[in-house]
Amino acid sequence: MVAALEWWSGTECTLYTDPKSYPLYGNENAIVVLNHAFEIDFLCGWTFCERFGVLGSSKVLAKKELAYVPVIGWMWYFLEIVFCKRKWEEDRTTVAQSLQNLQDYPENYWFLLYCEGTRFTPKKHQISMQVAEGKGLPQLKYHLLPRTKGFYVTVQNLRGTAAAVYDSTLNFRNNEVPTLLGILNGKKYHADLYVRRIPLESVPDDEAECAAWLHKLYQEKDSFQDHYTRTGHFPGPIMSPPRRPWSLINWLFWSCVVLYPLGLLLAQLLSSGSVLTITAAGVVCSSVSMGIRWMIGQTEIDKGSNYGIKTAPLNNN
Ligand SMILES: CC/C=C\C/C=C\C/C=C\C/C=C\C/C=C\C/C=C\CCC(=O)SCCNC(=O)CCNC(=O)[C@H](O)C(C)(C)COP(=O)(O)OP(=O)(O)OC[C@H]1O[C@@H](n2cnc3c(N)ncnc32)[C@H](O)[C@@H]1OP(=O)(O)O
Ligand SMILES: CCCCCCCCCCCCCCCCCC(=O)OC[C@@H](O)COP(=O)(O)O
Repeated sequence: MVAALEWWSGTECTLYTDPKSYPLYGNENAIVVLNHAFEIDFLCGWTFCERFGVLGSSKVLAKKELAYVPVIGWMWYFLEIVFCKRKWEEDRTTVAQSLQNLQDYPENYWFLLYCEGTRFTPKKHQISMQVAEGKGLPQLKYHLLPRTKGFYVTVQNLRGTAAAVYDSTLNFRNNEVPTLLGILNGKKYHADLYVRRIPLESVPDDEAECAAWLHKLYQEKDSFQDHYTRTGHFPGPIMSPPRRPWSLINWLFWSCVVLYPLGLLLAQLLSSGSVLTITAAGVVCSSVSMGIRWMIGQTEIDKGSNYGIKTAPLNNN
C-alpha cells in the first residue's frame, strides 16, 4: 500500500519540522499524536514510517473492529498492535497490558495515537464541541475534542522507553480530499505533515495535568491548521525525507511470486473448458473483489462508526 501511494499515485509527502529534531526520527521510540480527518492519514503515516525505517515496528492504538479486517487485521495481531474497544471500563486493563509488552520491544518503534478517537465529521465535531463547552474548554475548529485517557495510559506505560511525543498535524494542499480509491486509481495528492518533537519528560505525570496538557496541545494543533488554511503551509522549515525504492522492490517481488502461479492457474482453468470450473473460478474472483471493496470501505469516512455521536453525555463537568 505504501508502494501504491508513493510509486503508483506519486503522492508527495512533505515534512515540516525542526532540523535539530530530524536526526532523532527513526532512532528512538516515540509516541505519535496525529489528527484524524483524512481517509488516507494512516497511509501517509506508514509512508513516513517507511522513510525513517520504522515501518515494520509502527504501532497504533486501533479500534478492535480493525483486528477482523482480512490480512491487514491479522497482520496487526502478529505485529503486537494495541487494540481497544473504546469502552474505558474494558480498555483500562487490556490497553495497559498490551503497552507493557512494548517495554522490551527490540527495535525502535513509533506508537500512533489518534486522540480524537474517531474521524472528523461535521456532526461529530458539533457534538464534541458541546462536550468541550460543558467542560469549560475552548472551542476547536479543525479537531474533535481529544479523549485523554488513552494518552494518559500510554504515557504512563511507555515512560522510560519512549523518548518523546511527536505532535503531528496533517493536511492536504488545495483542499484535496484524498481517498484510498483515488490512490488505487493513480490520483496524485500532496500531503503536508508538521511534526514537533516534545520530550516525554515535559508531559505531566499527574492524570488531570496530563489531560490538561493534551487539551492545550490540541488547541495548538488547531492554530497550526488555521495557519495552514490561511497561508497554504505550516510554520517551520521543510525537512522532507526522500522516497526510497524498498516498497517498490518489495511489491514487485511479491507480485512476481504471487501473480505468476495465479496467472498459470487461471490459464489452466480457462483451457479446461469445463463450465463448472470456469463458473467456480468466476465466483471466487468476484468474492475476492467484493472482499477488497469492503476492505477499502473500512477507510471511508461516510461508512464510519457512530462513536462520538451516540456516546455523547448530556452532563459533563
Ligand atoms: C516524523 C514523522 C512523524 C510522524 C508520522 C506519523 C504517523 C506514523 C506513525 C505510526 C503509524 C502506525 C500505524 C498506522 C496504521 C494504521 C492506523 C489505522 C487505524 C487505527 C485508528 C483507530 O482505530 S482510531 C480509534 C481507536 N483509538 C482511539 O480511540 C484512541 C483515542 N481514544 C482514547 O484514548 C480513549 O480514551 C479510549 C479508547 C482509551 C477509551 O474510550 P472511551 O470512549 O471509553 O473514552 P473515554 O473514557 O476517554 O470517553 C469519555 C470521556 O470523553 C468525553 N466525551 C464524551 N463524548 C465525547 C465526545 N463526543 N467528544 C469528546 N469527548 C467526549 C467524556 O466527557 C469523558 O471525558 P472525561 O473527562 O471523563 O475523560
Ligand atoms: C497495490 C495495493 C493494492 C491494495 C488493495 C487492497 C486495499 C485494501 C485496503 C484495506 C485497508 C484496511 C486498513 C484499514 C485502516 C483504516 C484506518 C482507519 O482510518 O480507521 C478508522 C478509525 O481510526 C476510526 O474509525 P471511525 O470511528 O471513524 O469509523
